[in-house]
Amino acid sequence: MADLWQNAMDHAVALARTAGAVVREALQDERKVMMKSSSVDLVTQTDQKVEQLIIQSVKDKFPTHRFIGEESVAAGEACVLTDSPTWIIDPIDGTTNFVHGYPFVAISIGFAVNKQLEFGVVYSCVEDKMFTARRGKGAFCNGRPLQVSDQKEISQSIVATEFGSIRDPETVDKVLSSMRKILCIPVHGIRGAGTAAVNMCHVACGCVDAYYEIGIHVWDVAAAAVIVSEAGGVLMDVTGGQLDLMSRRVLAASSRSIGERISREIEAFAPVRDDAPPPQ
Ligand SMILES: O=P(O)(O)OC(CO)CO
Ligand SMILES: [Mg+2]
Ligand SMILES: [Mg+2]
Repeated sequence: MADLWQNAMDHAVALARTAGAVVREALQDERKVMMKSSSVDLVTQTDQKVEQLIIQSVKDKFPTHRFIGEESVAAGEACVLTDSPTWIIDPIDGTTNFVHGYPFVAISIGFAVNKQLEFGVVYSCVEDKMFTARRGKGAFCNGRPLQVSDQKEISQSIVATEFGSIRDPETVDKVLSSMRKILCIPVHGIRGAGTAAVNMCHVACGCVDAYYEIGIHVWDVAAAAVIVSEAGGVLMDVTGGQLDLMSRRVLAASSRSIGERISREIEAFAPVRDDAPPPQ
């Protein structure tokens, strides 16, 4: 049987490539930075332009589909995942990197139907790496198959994480305490690319063995979640329970045992959910 969503996936790949060219071009110019929820939660006109470009093109081709887009939600759109075909878009994952010219910047496009993720496209546009995965059909980078690492020994692992953009001292203490405990296992090292989507693609590639973060959003992880699981990895909540895409918490690992071992060291906290009703 023909794959029902292959057309949509082909369109997502083409759009990610076009969007990536826009982002690369914008890296040559001065970038005007605006703030969202805080002085470390940044947005630029390129984020907004790229999201509009993607959404308009999808609307023209698939008029009944719905959207969850980072900058649309920031502008007041609801962040609700229904059973309808839904595109989950982060126009620039790694805006802080983009602002500073730090070379990990990705366009992330996930697609869900009946609340199940069907495909994910992450284009790391400075490196020109196109990560793709269709549910049940494997994960690829520039067409080459991806496989997570077979590392089973936590003390020989590299773990990716980020400091995040929630900077009240109590939260920062929890973030640092988790990192401290993981460092002291000890693991080989802790890394962070500055984009959740690329960190997860690094799990899929096998160059890191796990990635976790609290404070990310559904648009940061939806696309890369398909890429990790199709590369043979596992996704879970930071407590080791089931992943909840709207919870703003994710742990991706090369195996359940590595994931659960890391989850034991994480001081979990619960940011306001992505699907929480807006404050009155
Ligand atoms: O750069 P963005 O899209 O704000 O995303 C951050 C996390 O929220 C990096 O993954
Ligand atoms: Mg993001
Ligand atoms: Mg973004």
